[in-house]
Amino acid sequence: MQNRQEKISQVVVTAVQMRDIEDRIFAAGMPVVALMEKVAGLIARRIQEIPPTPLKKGGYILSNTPFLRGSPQAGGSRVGILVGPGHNGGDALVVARELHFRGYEVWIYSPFSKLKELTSQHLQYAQSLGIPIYQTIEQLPNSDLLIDGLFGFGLERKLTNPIASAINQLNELSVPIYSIDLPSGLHTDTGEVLGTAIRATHTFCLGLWKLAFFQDQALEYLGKAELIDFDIPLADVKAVLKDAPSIRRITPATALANLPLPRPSVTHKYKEGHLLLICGSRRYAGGAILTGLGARASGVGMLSIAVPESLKSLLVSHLPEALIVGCPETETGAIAQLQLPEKTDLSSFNAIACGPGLTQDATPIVQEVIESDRPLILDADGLNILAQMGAIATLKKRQAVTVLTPHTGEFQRLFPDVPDAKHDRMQAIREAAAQSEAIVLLKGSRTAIANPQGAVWIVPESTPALARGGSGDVLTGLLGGLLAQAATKEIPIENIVATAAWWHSQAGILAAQERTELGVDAFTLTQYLIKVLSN
Ligand SMILES: NC(=O)C1=CN([C@@H]2O[C@H](COP(=O)(O)OP(=O)(O)OC[C@H]3O[C@@H](n4cnc5c(N)ncnc54)[C@H](O)[C@@H]3O)[C@@H](O)[C@H]2O)[C@@H](O)CC1
Ligand SMILES: Nc1ncnc2c1ncn2[C@@H]1O[C@H](COP(=O)(O)OP(=O)(O)O)[C@@H](O)[C@H]1O
Ligand SMILES: [K+]
Repeated sequence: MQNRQEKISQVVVTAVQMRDIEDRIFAAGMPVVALMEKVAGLIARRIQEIPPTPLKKGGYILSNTPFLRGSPQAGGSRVGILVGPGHNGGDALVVARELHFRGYEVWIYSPFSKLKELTSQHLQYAQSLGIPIYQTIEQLPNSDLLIDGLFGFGLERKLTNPIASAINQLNELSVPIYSIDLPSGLHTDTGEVLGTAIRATHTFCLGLWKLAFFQDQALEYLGKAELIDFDIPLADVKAVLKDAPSIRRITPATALANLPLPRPSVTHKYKEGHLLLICGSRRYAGGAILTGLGARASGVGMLSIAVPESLKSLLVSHLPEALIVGCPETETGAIAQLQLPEKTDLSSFNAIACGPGLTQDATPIVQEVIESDRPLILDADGLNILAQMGAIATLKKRQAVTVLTPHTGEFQRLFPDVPDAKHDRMQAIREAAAQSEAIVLLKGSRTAIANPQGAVWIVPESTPALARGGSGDVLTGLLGGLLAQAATKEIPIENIVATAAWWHSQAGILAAQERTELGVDAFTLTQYLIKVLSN
């Protein structure tokens, strides 16, 4: 049985779903005012606990945030509270009051003339306590920290002046900003910047993770994100999400549960999966090695790698355990024909991963594997060739499962008629998966996976250290190896795909911790995969 915290940490909601969940809580009798006290009390406590973070711009440390930890000394931390018209502003005002009583030097920026009732009451009380309140940006005194309570998930339209220009000026101040619920100005679902948005150093996401936290376009604005769990009953979450296809964050517990561990004591290599990799060309030899090393880390029982004949000895030297199948090649050095060993055909394999480094000259090979009845992963040139064949019509004819692993450019070539993946990645992959009946993994800063039924997995953390040539090849091999091992087990394929993506990201994070973000070349990445599990 998963505990509550694990379940809550998997949930991802839209603004509408969050509103419906809150409405149920209020309808059941929880007073709005009590919930605001509870939520803001938790935020105020977290603000006091967070160790001072050095403020960075472009990787350079600009200043140290003075002590915010515990009670500030006299004349110590000055905190500016940015208050919007809705309950996000109400939360901020409760935080203002709490910090005031804890001895912080607090001031309030409240630029809106019309406030919601509860927010207005809190502002009135703050004023009675003698907390200075300013309406215009020009009046604001200096501060060591800003708390952003301008807008939460109630933001409905594009920000305009004067608030838009105020946000731009606040962003320029070189002061850390902690956002309540989400950085003001971001669309809660798409993560789109609505005019302009607060660039937070830290964001306290309230109650349940909102979709924006996993959209690439929002990442620069979120800073370090954390969930403030305010005890939303699981029954209310379930009641609201029941009919909607789920969007879930993949957590370590889920990912680890999907791995083929422990191995049964009585087994043999063919029971632990047989993967066929089809990759490489004279021009792109390294991609085949990296894909092979990714597959090696998966623990797959048997690994066969089909490459052009001229690459065979190179592959053998890097992957002595693998069966390297040298194939006849075209004049350009691409695989011309799949020449599998005697008594072997494509049905001998539990899974096939095809694409890295093939070049477009290997088109007949890609056609052949697509026509097979084997679980198939297509990546890189495999995807470019599929795009030319017409992805949706071609994939619909397949009997077995197909997993596509495009980056944004490949995605657009595959699915030119699906709405722009740059605008709303989750929606785009859902449509692509539904139309093609394939599992679609869209690579990016936050990789996301959709199945044809509309369920989505999100990899919640990663590192830009992975933005290097060849790291995608490693993922393809790793995923292929896990898929081959899963063939005999009853684990949904999308869970395997999400697990591979999580593992890949974690290896990047671990390698970057030890070697900096510059030290994670694709080969090094392969060496950290097993360390993720053994740590
Ligand atoms: N009330 C409570 O007890 C709780 C409050 N929470 C907080 O409440 C927030 C949601 O509160 P609200 O629904 O009041 O919404 P917000 O506080 O996010 O903002 C909505 C207000 O802004 C106005 N507005 C929207 N777009 C605008 C624009 N472009 N320019 C100017 N004004 C604009 C709306 O008319 C409305 O008055 C959450 O994000 C969270 O911070 C919850 O998280 C927890 C429970
Ligand atoms: N900014 C980033 N943050 C996290 N991961 C990233 C980032 N940029 C790229 N990646 C990851 O690196 C890999 C790159 O794969 P891909 O684009 O196929 O490159 P290649 O073909 O060179 O291997 C993907 O897994 C992607 O998710
Ligand atoms: K906010």
